[in-house]
Amino acid sequence: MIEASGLTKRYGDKTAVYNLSFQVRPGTVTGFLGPNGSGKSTTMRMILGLDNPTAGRVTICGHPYDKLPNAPRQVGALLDAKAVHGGRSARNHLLSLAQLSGIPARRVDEVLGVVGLHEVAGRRSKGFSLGMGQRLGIAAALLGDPQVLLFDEPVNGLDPEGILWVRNLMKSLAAEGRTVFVSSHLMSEMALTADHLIVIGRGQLMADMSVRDFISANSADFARVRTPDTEPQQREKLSAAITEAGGHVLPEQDGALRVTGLPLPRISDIAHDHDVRLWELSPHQASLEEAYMRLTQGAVDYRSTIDQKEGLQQPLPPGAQPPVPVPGQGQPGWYAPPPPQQGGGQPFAPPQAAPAGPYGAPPAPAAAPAAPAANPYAQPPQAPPSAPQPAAPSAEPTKSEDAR
Ligand SMILES: Nc1ncnc2c1ncn2[C@@H]1O[C@H](COP(=O)(O)OP(=O)(O)OP(=O)(O)O)[C@@H](O)[C@H]1O
Repeated sequence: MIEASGLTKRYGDKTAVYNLSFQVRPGTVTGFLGPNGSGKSTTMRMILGLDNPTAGRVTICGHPYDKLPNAPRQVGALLDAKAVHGGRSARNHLLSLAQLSGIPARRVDEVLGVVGLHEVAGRRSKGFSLGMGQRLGIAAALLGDPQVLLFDEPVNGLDPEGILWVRNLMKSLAAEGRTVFVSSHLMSEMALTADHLIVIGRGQLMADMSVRDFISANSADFARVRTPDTEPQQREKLSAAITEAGGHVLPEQDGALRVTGLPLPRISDIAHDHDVRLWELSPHQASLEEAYMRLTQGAVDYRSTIDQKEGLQQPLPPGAQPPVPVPGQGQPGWYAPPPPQQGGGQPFAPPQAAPAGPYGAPPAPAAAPAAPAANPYAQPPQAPPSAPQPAAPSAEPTKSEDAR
């Protein structure tokens, strides 16, 4: 359990985090959302004892990080995947973290297997791709088999298969009863991964609730209603009747109607009363992205003011009209890629299924090390020095306050 109470951080005149109170509970994936510069990383650094709060406090299992017994065994974090010594191999990087924290060397090979890097364990990490670096950072976070895990943008740079793997990893870690706190700007991914959300804007708490409640609270549910395409007058008749009954009607691009303000049975009754046949009547909930945008639109510090695609557009030939929306195909696609080739092979055919690792690990090109025994750290080892640990699982916290 992570517990923040009145947490505040000022850097000179700048208040990065203000009076933040929340709990991150075990057994669930808690998403940490907020626009750029809203204070997510600052909050995570304070949780890990890398920045000192100006006011308030934050504890892990009841202790501030620097008072936590065996901190690297209890807390693992990925803050900045690039914070590694590029001249060291992946294995040596993890070995040095393990040694600092009194973690047995055999655990290094276990986590290399979990993240799918055992094949390249001997390679210097400076040659790693973005995704390999993320996997190495995740391996470091898992090293101490901790009960509390923090991940700052863990899917950054990962390919779709890697994103799926991280999603399953987070969920399985939470299912084991661990506390999983993860920040991301990818709303669609958060919607699939997180159970609970903490949303901040300009350093202050904006929402602390389940994903489902968050979407309901920040968006309007609606019904999609479609009448026969061949009888446009039916659509008009229904639209007028729904409006008269107090509903709000908006046309959808494919010819359907988007109705808010009336429950589905009422819409059905209205259609029946007016002799209108329906081809579709379905309930819809807005996406997490829509709900998030609606909540945070007033708390965004950095927003583009120009159309970033403007310079890419071909000038229209004299007399030509801009493209118009095509029903059912979204907005006109000035930059849409060509349609996939018909009848050809599958140039991007998915790879053959690979055996899953302990956490549904990514495909292992070679035999993975033997599966780890259940919780190799069930017996607490000898207590390490009581001085604040260098947060071995935090992937080398180079973003400390002093370093900035
Ligand atoms: N060491 C520092 N010195 C001065 N200002 C800082 C420092 N660290 C963070 N800030 C400021 O505090 C605010 C919050 O930054 P932070 O990195 O925590 O935001 P964030 O939500 O993680 O952003 P992003 O999503 O872009 O990573 C920003 O305005 C940032 O410029």
